[in-house]
Amino acid sequence: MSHTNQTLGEFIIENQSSFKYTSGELSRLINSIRLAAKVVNHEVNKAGLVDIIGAVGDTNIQGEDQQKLDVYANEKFIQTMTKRNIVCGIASEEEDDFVAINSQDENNQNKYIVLIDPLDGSSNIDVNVSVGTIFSVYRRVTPVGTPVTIEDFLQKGSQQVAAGYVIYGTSTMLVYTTGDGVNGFTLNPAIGSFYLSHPNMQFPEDGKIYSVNEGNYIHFPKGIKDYIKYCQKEEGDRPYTSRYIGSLVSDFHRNMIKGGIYMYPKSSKKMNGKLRLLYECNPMAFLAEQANGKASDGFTRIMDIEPTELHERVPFICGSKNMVEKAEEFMRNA
Ligand SMILES: O=P(O)(O)OC[C@H]1O[C@](O)(COP(=O)(O)O)[C@@H](O)[C@@H]1O
Ligand SMILES: [Mg+2]
Ligand SMILES: [Mg+2]
Repeated sequence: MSHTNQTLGEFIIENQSSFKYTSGELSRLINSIRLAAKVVNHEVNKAGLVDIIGAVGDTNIQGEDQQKLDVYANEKFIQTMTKRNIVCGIASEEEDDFVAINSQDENNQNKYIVLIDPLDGSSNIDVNVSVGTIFSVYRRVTPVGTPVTIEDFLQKGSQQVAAGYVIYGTSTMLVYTTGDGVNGFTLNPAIGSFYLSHPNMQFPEDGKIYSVNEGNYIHFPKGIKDYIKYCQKEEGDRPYTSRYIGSLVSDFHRNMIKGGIYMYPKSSKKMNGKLRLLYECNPMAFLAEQANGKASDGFTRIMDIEPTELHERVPFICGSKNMVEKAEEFMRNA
């Protein structure tokens, strides 16, 4: 049966099966992310109609022009999680330092912290190409009721308790894991509910799509150049197809559905690549592994990397397991 003639009850299970192994507090946290996603989605969908696209004039700590939607999304996600009193700290791509949320209050028993890329794919905002939001959730390591410290945020990706993304594309989806597989929920804007449209999402072990900004090719390490040439060679099931949307969330989402590999390698211009470990690579790596995929920096599992600073960047290779392992083989043999 198509979705349209299913009774609503059969699909609106956003509050049920996805939380079967999730604590009440974590469920409330994900609920607040869902609410903020609906608010941001509303703005993304009319970005062309109101004065909300185009750079806000400031630059963030990354030195990148802050697009208005980046700032708007950042405010909405932080506001929603603060107002609903469910986290004790938030770090964001758009905030120089982490934001403590009443964590010094002895009565604040909240134990979760969130790291977020409020608007991923910023370069696509004013050209009407899909963008996303990425989030990563940990339990704090410092005692409840004391102020959060940087060590609450500098935890290995393997310590995440939840991670996910919102993709504002041809439809708006919330895709996340709490450590028990990956589920995808599609927003029905008519009633403002997310439907479980993609249960138990899995990366195909193989794929025929490679996703990398080949404009940087001459600056890539030899191993990456060799792997790209391997993808392009007429042999067996190759050449593969090159697809690069310029939004990590969109390229990742397509690869998880169709099979593929996404790479943002280091280069002579960007010695650690471009993507940030804490709120882009770790959450996407958690999702990838929960969906039978793989994520590394070419040598080390992303979720084993010990973070040293809030906005640190790492080279990132992620997607179908066999494709990532082939790229790692070229990196090792270079
Ligand atoms: O334009 P480039 O250098 O290829 O980078 C594109 C990549 O940069 C990003 O836009 C970085 O994310 P932000 O937009 O959140 O800064 C990724 O989403 C995307 O995959
Ligand atoms: Mg991003
Ligand atoms: Mg961003």
